[in-house]
Amino acid sequence: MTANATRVLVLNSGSSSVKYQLLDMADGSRLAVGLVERIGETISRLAHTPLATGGAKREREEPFADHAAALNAVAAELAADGLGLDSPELAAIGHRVVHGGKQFTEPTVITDEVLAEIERLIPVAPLHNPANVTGIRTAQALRPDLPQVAVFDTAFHTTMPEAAARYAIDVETADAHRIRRYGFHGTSHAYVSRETAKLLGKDPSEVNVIVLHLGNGASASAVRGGKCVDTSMGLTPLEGLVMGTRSGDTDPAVIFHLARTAGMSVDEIDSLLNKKSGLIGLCGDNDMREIRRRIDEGDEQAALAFDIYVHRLKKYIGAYYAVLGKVDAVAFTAGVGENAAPVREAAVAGLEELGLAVDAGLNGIRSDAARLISPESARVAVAVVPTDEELEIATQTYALVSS
Ligand SMILES: Nc1ncnc2c1ncn2[C@@H]1O[C@H](COP(=O)(O)OP(=O)(O)O)[C@@H](O)[C@H]1O
Ligand SMILES: CC(=O)OP(=O)(O)O
Ligand SMILES: [Mg+2]
Repeated sequence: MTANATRVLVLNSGSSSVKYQLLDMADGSRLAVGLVERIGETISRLAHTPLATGGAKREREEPFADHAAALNAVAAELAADGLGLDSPELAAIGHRVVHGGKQFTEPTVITDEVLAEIERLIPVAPLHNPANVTGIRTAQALRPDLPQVAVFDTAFHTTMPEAAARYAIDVETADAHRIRRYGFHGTSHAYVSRETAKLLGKDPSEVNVIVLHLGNGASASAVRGGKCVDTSMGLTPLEGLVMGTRSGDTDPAVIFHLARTAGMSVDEIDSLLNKKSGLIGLCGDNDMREIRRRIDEGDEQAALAFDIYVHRLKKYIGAYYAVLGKVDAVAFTAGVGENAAPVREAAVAGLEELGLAVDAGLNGIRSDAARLISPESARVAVAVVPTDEELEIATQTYALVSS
């Protein structure tokens, strides 16, 4: 790596999307950001904004058959702005990898062995890890000489005690099939819990925080003194909170029941719980903006979906309050957490005895900054703390390659 190689390209490959950012770690500035959606569908959409040149957002629709095609198109967009992957200023490419099992506790330079291990974990992250692997292979083909770093969603959660990480199922079976709670969105939980401590003017080691990451996928975590002690997602990102299209917690017997009485196959049930449940299954919409709009028009189905979403969220706040014993802050983050004031208000309503409350005026203010929304007198701080998984991945990637 040359001394002036300070740029990091971050690739966040989801099941049908790629989010990317090119950052300059000399000053943390963003040179380009973009998103490819609906990969594999008849029409995919690419949106690219070259911030470095001050250029406008460019959008185009065309079919990208797979993540490799999408990433090659992203590379071409970057090259068109003079920000191509061939730049000597590029120090590394950082990849979000969703499942790192128990073994990956730190960001890791990707070797053939590391890539083989990520592939070995595909059965426990079937929606996410295949896309991550394709992203890595495509980036390697474009710049074989450059360090590629994997930053794992699971890493932050590897500090969980066994009591939280183990399911109460036969130990031999569980161990043989690596069945345990891994947890996801760890990069966000780590970043947001640290930023929350900063907002309180404290060191992360001094505070206990409940982080509520509410995006399309959603998860809660209990963080004691900067370390994760419990989280709501489990073996896969299906467990826990109600999500955009995922059910979150259900009685596992729902699966046997559907197999036996509805004659559904395992794959059909998998698809039902991962893609046709959660908010979209409850009311036909997975976007909280649309659900709020329908509620304002008196739509009862949307109102019930909202209530189920919030009820689950409140249960996890209570559960993690009990796990932590003492809570300094509850932090809302990601698309819903950062933007949906009614979700924050409803999730905390009635928890005054726990020292939790939301100030309606503060909660209603729209802002991109980390901020407190609890009344000054409240025992526990309630905060909105925007997440930045890409910045965190870039920071960890750059720290690793420049050390
Ligand atoms: N202004 C808003 N008000 C309410 N909800 C919003 C708003 N903006 C985004 N959201 C919610 O955030 C979700 C996307 O969150 P995000 O964290 O970007 O998701 P992901 O990274 O998992 O794709 C949307 O589906 C929508 O429900
Ligand atoms: C792990 C996970 O659920 O990720 P996402 O929210 O990006 O789907
Ligand atoms: Mg997300």
